[in-house]
Order: sequence, then structure tokens, then C-alpha cells
Amino acid sequence: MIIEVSGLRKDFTVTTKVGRLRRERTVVSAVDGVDLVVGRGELIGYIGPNGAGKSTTLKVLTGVLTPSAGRVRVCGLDPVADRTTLARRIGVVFGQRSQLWWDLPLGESFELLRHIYRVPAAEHAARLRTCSDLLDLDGFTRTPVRQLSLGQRMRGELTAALLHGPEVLFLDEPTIGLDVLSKQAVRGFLAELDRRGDTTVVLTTHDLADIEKLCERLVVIDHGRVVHDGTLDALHTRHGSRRTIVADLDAPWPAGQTVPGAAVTAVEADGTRVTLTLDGRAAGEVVAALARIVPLRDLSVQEPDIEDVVARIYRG
Ligand SMILES: Nc1ncnc2c1ncn2[C@@H]1O[C@H](COP(=O)(O)OP(=O)(O)OP(=O)(O)O)[C@@H](O)[C@H]1O
Repeated sequence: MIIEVSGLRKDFTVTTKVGRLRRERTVVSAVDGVDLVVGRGELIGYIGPNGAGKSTTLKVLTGVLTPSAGRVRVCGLDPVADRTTLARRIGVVFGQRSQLWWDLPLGESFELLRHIYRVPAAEHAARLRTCSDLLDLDGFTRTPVRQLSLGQRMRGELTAALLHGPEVLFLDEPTIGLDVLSKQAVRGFLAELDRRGDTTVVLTTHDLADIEKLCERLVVIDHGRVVHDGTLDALHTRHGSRRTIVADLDAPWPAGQTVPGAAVTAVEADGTRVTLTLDGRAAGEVVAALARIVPLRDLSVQEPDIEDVVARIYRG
């Protein structure tokens, strides 16, 4: 396993002013007993509401913060004790912090990183070519970083994080604030990285489309604790999300008619449009049962809404 976390806790002591002279110290448990195991080549979505503890976890995993308790291993290393060694084996993109040189053209930042990480020239060129093709960097490698748009800069940041061939990539909100095209480029790139399977990716995001398009496995954290670890489908099942079938019929729906495996939740258009909510059974079975009752003209199966299920979890 490339990431192994057990019983991770991170407390912060916050001092607040009470009255004119007194100060009160309170302890905030930003991460409160997280267990997490991630295999090589996995891409996981690490999600949760504001203040849930996502960034704090990433900072502990990358050696920026020392845990208050628990065991953390990334690439078999202790992130704090082995921070320098680990830095060569991980890549990090934290939205608010840049690893690029503001006044230099983007391409020169890449060249500097090659020297810092001592990457052989051919290896560097090959990785840069791949990133450049997938992220379409060609138009702006000569532009100083300060003049790049947010989307261009994020594509540059992703490249910079990958040029030394890290085994794990930590991404904190990589699509935040990006325009539609840049979001697509970043998502397409991460999907390709996932498909190639040699980089493990831990992605935090508030963008539900990122989750839907990229994350087969979702780890949901709330108040510093993991409240779900599994697929999006499992999340829907656990929280009672249901698929629906909307069918247009050639004849009116018989009043009071039931269908095995589904509940009739709406009858419209003079009885010729019926909505069924599935109870978890395969849509095919329900459609076959439906077709035995009335001839079908048209049909659509609607997946449950990810926004609904995530909002329900976040509301607790
Ligand atoms: N340096 C710090 N000092 C004190 N409290 C902190 C510090 N860093 C984080 N916290 C607190 O720890 C909790 C978790 O914060 P964290 O930034 O990890 O959440 P998050 O899930 O990344 O949230 P967001 O989605 O808003 O970025 C919050 O209550 C936050 O206020």
C-alpha cells in the first residue's frame, strides 16, 4: 500500500480573547481518528464540507504538519521525519500555493525544477512532452507565470508537480475557479493519468463533476472523521438514493397498477407518461415488467443526483 494512515489525529490549539484581558485556549480536532489505506495507482476523491479536515490531512500526508497522534506512511516513509526523501517521490498541487517562479516564463520554471530534482534530460523531456500534449501547454510556455490565466497556471502547476515522476500526486482543489475548458482539460488529464495507472492520486474537491467523472472511490470526511469509504454507487445505496425510469406509453397507464421492483411516483400527460422509482432492482427487469403492462414508446433511466446525496451527507 502506498498510503497507510491509522488513527490519525491533528489538533490545533486556538487562543481566543475573552473580555479585555483574559485569553482562552481551546483545542480544535481538525482530524479526529482517520484510517485510510490507498493502493498503488488508485485515484481517490477525498471530499467533505468546509472545515471537515481535508487540507489538514493532505498537509500531514505531505509532511507539512506533524500529526498529534496516529501512524502515517506514504511510500513507506514517515512524512515528517523523511520529508526531503518523500518530496522526491510525491507531487503536490495546493491551489493557493504555487511551485512556479512568478517572473519566469513557464518553461523556465520547468527547467529549474529539472535541476532541483536532478531529473535526467531525456526523462524530463519525455514527461514534459506528455504533459504538454495532454494539457495543451504549447501556446504559453514562453509566457511569464504572472501573466498566465488561472486555467493556464493550473495546467502549469500539474505539469510542474509531475516532472520528477512522483509515485503519489496530492491535489487540493485543482479545478477551483477554472473556466469550463480548463476544467475539462484538467479532468481529462487526471483521467488519463488514472488510466495509465502508475501514479496514485489523492484529490480533494468541492466540484461534484470532478467526483462523478474521476473518482471511483470516494472517501468522505466530516468533522475530522471518515464517514464513507467506497464507491459513489455505494454512497447512493447507503443514503437511499434511487434511480428513476420515465416512460412514455402508447396507451394510458391503468389506474392503481403496480410494477414489481419499483414504485409508481408520477402519472402525467393523460396517463401516457409514468415515472417509476426503482427499489434497487436492475432497470432491465423493471422495464420488461413495464412493457408487459403497456406498450412503451420511449424511455429514459435517470441516475440519482450526486448533489442530493452529497448535500444530505454534509447536512449530517
Ligand atoms: N492552523 C490552524 N489553526 C487552527 N485551526 C485550524 C488550522 N488549520 C485548520 N484549522 C481548523 O481545522 C478544521 C479543518 O480545517 P481544514 O482546512 O483541514 O478543512 P477542509 O476540509 O480542508 O476545509 P475547506 O473545504 O474549507 O478547505 C477547521 O475547523 C479549521 O478552522
